[in-house]
Amino acid sequence: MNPGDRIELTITDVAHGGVFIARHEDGRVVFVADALPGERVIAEVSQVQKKFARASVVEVLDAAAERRDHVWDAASISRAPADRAGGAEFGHMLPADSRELKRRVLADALARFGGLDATTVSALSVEAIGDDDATRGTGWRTRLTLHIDEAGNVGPYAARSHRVVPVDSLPLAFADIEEAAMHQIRRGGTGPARLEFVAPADLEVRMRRVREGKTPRAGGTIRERVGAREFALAESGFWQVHRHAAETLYRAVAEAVDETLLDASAQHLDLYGGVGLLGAALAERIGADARIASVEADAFATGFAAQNLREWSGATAATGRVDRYLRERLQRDDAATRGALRRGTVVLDPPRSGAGGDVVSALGKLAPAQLVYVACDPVALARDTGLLREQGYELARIRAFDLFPNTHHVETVASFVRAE
Ligand SMILES: C[S@@+](CC[C@H](N)C(=O)[O-])C[C@H]1O[C@@H](n2cnc3c(N)ncnc32)[C@H](O)[C@@H]1O
Repeated sequence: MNPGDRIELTITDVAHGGVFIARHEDGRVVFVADALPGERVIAEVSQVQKKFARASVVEVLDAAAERRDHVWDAASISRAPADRAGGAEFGHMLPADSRELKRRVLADALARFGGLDATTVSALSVEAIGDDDATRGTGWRTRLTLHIDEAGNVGPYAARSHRVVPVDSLPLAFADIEEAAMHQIRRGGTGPARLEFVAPADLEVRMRRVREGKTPRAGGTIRERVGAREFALAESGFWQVHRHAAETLYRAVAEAVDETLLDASAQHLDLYGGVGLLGAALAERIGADARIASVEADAFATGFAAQNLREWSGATAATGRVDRYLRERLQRDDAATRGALRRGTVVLDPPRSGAGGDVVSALGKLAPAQLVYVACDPVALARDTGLLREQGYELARIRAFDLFPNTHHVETVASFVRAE
């Protein structure tokens, strides 16, 4: 098997990362893009390694019942694999069917890396958001990045590549972003650079041009809303992408907290806190006297977190890496503070790589009463679940949300409590 070969494959399952599994007659596992379990396909090989290969469907011989016309033609198998737009790798099925695939990936990861039993994982489901089923998972992105290549072409990157490809629509984007971004695509630009679009709750769509390789400046302040609550943040700052994501996670975190383990006088933590979205969800559950420390590496974000959490006089926002922050607390805190942390609740929302061994082992030493873990990567969550279990925590509840329709991504909110 060589790159460029076209091979016939039978797809057996979905894998982590938005690809599907087949086995080639030479014994290699092939990770196939744009397929569905049960299908027989012709796939074009893009990469060959010793034990596995990568390929993309170019023709479907026997289609699965779930296959639909792609929600975004620019990402579909009507284009050559190298020309397919990225970011909609599950757009060739309905959102409900993609949720079932996401559920399987999450359940499999939790069983395999988290050591959870079949009964716990079989009860999992991935919840649909708002009217996403009615819109077929379109119009949800409030953040979008396009790229400008050296020739001045503007567009998204092709899947698994850094090549700009032409598109005549951007269906996953919020309507105002699609309009602004399509205008830029038609105009062309001067590259290499990227265009970052943001549709904040309080303003028209904003666009920033960032030269490739440069760190963007923070930009102006924007405001996002969750119910009646407002959050200030930098234009370039992290905010949940789906138009209902912040509200969904805010509620889910509040609901994930076990009331019987919530001690209003304890010290609570909001780790990887950004501008304090989930810290506010926890603080609101605790009440006006909540003592909560939000910890975040980005100094711009913690500045806003201090502002967004100011109604709780016991709230603080610290700038720093979570691993260092926890290590320092373990060295520095006196017995009374350690006791207050031990009675506390910790919310953590790490980046895609997860919290990892150092953070989980520090959490094990701090031993808070409960943890609410918000995860955007199933395998990282599953690994950290395994590590948390080694530290004496058990998974008490878990919910998953389809906050990235038509992609393979899934967001999970998991509650952990100390095992008896
Ligand atoms: C998934 S975001 C969550 C932000 C926030 N909880 C929210 O919902 O808006 C992860 C955040 O972790 C921050 N971050 C990444 N690695 C970090 C680290 N090692 N220590 C502290 N913060 C980190 C990022 O800057 C980002 O703001």
